[in-house]
Amino acid sequence: MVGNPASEKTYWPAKIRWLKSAKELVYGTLAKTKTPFQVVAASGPLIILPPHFVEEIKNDDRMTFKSWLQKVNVVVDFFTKYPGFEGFIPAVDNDVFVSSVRIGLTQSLAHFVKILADETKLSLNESLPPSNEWKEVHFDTAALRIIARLSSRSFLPEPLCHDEEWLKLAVDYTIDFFTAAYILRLFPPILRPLLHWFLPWTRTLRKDVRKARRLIGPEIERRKKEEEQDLKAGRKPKQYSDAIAWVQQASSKSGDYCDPIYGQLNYSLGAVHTTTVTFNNTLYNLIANPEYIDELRAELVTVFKDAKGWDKTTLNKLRLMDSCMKESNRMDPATLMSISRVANEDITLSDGTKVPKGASIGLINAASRDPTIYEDPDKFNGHRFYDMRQIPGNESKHQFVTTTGDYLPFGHGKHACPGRFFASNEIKILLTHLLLQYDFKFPDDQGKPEILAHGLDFGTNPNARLLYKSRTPEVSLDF
Ligand code: HEM
Repeated sequence: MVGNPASEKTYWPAKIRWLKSAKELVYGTLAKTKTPFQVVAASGPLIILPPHFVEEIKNDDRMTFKSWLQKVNVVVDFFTKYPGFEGFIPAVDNDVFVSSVRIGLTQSLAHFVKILADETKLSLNESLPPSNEWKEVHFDTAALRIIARLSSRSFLPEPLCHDEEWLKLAVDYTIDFFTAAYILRLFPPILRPLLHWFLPWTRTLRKDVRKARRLIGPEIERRKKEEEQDLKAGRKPKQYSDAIAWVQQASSKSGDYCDPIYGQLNYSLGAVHTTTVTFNNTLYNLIANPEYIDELRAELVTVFKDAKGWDKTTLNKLRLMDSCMKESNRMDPATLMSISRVANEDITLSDGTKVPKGASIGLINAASRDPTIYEDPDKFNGHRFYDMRQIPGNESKHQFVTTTGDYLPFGHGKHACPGRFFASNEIKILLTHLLLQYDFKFPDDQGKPEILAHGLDFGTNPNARLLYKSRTPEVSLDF
């Protein structure tokens, strides 16, 4: 066991150290050994696999992402059996969340491009109102609100997606969820079944779920009645394209009942913070490397001056932007543990390492900073993937959403993130508006905002500030 001296009688000191300095512990050990090792993570013992195991495990059904969620849920972390934590049920108790994203959201991507562009415009007017002088904004907080609006506009119908209470909940539920889980974990398991009723953090979480039901419940009821009336009248029931409908469709297809309210909360848990962290890192890396901003603006002018409207083809033409997004994601991913698994049986890895049934496994995203794979890996090179795609035969490779063993921010293999295509569109549409409509700089007394680490995951930093000023776009984005 690395980083857990025998003199420590419990895991607690190691768990606390993990939250603060997991990256140093894991990368420090990986620099010395190429073999698997065990650490104490926030959720207990974790077998760390070096990156070269990726091809061996990426499609291995003897270890799955769902089992990992289930284990962390049942044993220590997520407590979906307690009221308030139900937002993870569609991912943990069945496959409804995964299949609703794979089928419903993915099939609707083209439909949402124009909708996302319109919502971005409204959202920026609200969160970054026009200013001819440099104006300071707590950018991570503003970005969470913007991404929550964009996601909600796709996952919920109007006017519900603009409801102030819902938008706040779409951001807060994730924070409230992980804070409550973290606090509850500090107490011995025997006390938790009683304690969760009284702690202020779990009470807040229960309030969140009640609020979600109060806000979304009437729409679900209305659709149910509408469907009954349509069927009675011999009409084909109206089809909806949002997360309420995708969850209901996935639920009836698999036969696993899933409350669409929990589905909606699961969408917020999976989509809002991950996308915000990825988007913020991209913008901050561009501000830190301003030579790319002019080049990106030139690309936008070329693409949008001939564009007939907002569609998938237009977004696909933004190749330098795609490359800059991917470069940022390579250097600063939302998590350094790209592949999380639990062994469903005893497994012997190719190097002889024995992984007992029930053990947690994390494959580390270290290839992205490996100089034998990426030249000058600590330097932000916005052209890196653009240049790779210029090589004949590679035009459709090395895109932001393409996962490989050397590019793992979305995982790789069977359980690679199915929401990445949506996140990619969202980030491109947002960056397009931001780069054309605003100039940005870091405040002199802060510089590039610090990224906040929680173990191997990264979160938004409420103290992160940016200065922005309006500019006149070279090309219109109104279609
Ligand atoms: C930039 C934003 C995002 C990042 C960085 C990200 C990252 C990840 C990662 C690392 C995994 C785990 C892969 C594994 O352990 O093998 C994952 C899984 C998943 N993500 Fe995302 N994600 C993002 C956005 C989204 C969005 C917007 C959605 C849906 C609305 C989503 C839905 C999912 C689902 C359903 C899974 C589980 C896949 C499975 O079990 O097969 N993600 N994501």
